[in-house]
Amino acid sequence: MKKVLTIAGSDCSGGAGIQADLKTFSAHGVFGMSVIVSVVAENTSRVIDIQDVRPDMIEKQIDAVFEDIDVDAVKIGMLSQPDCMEAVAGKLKQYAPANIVLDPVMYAKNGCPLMNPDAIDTLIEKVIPFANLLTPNIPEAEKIAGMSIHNVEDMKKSAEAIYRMGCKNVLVKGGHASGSALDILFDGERFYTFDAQRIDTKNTHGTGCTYSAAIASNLALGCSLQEAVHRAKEYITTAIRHSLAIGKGHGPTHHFYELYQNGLKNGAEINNGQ
Ligand SMILES: Nc1ncnc2c1ncn2[C@@H]1O[C@H](COP(=O)(O)OP(=O)(O)OP(=O)(O)O)[C@@H](O)[C@H]1O
Ligand SMILES: Cc1ncc(COP(=O)(O)O)c(N)n1
Repeated sequence: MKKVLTIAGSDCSGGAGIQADLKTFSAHGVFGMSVIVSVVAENTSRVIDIQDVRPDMIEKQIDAVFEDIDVDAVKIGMLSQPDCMEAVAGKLKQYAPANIVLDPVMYAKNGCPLMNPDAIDTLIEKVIPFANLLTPNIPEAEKIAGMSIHNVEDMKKSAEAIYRMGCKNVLVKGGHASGSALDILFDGERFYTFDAQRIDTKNTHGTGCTYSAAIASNLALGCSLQEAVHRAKEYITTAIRHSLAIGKGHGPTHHFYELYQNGLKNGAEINNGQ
């Protein structure tokens, strides 16, 4: 069985973070493992508080996994402070795992900050160079690339700027744009588009977490990057189409095992382009 590790924050309400990642891993038939970087007291409406795990404890969790188990892919989510980032970056250097997907989480869907804004330089200098794929949404791409994004051309320019920071591939996600849900992948040479119908729902808590965890799962399963993103786009679109009206705010995506295993029968049509 393929083994995939998430290094991220814990969402006690189960829709995002480590919890969304582990549900996504199970739906893909891979063995999920987790390193908790922050404990977040949050729900579908608000973030109440964040307690960061001590950097040495983050390192020990990563050691515990890697000294014992071969890891086929790593998904990295919420890293709230520079010292957490440095702890994770040091261990990525030490263990050099394959297939690192980095989702640079900055804000929860309800607008609460999950990353200290002063940590962005550390993210760029210390963590981004390890990523095989970086998956910013539009506000995150704006912050990392230091530019405004108003259209698809701007999404492409931001992807090029972020690529120059040392990650091997960039996927700028269009969940925050209007029109169809269009994502753009840049591999340093070409752009590839992944386009799906926008679903009219407020229940999108954890979409970015789910998407990056699905990409990491598909990479672990041996897909090429383009195929991994294509399949993950089907997965996230289906998970949003069947998202759950749980809680009073933005409800979570649905990790419907049968839907996925049955070839996404009720699922998504993804248009790929270059
Ligand atoms: N309403 C929607 N309908 C269809 N697809 C969507 C919708 N909202 C987001 N997506 C898709 O979901 C994926 C996640 O993108 P999004 O931009 O929402 O990430 P994110 O903002 O990082 O998520 P999160 O808020 O969980 O961190 C992308 O493929 C995006 O195109
Ligand atoms: C621990 C954790 N990680 C990530 C997110 C982002 O997800 P969303 O923007 O969908 O709330 C979150 N809310 N909580």
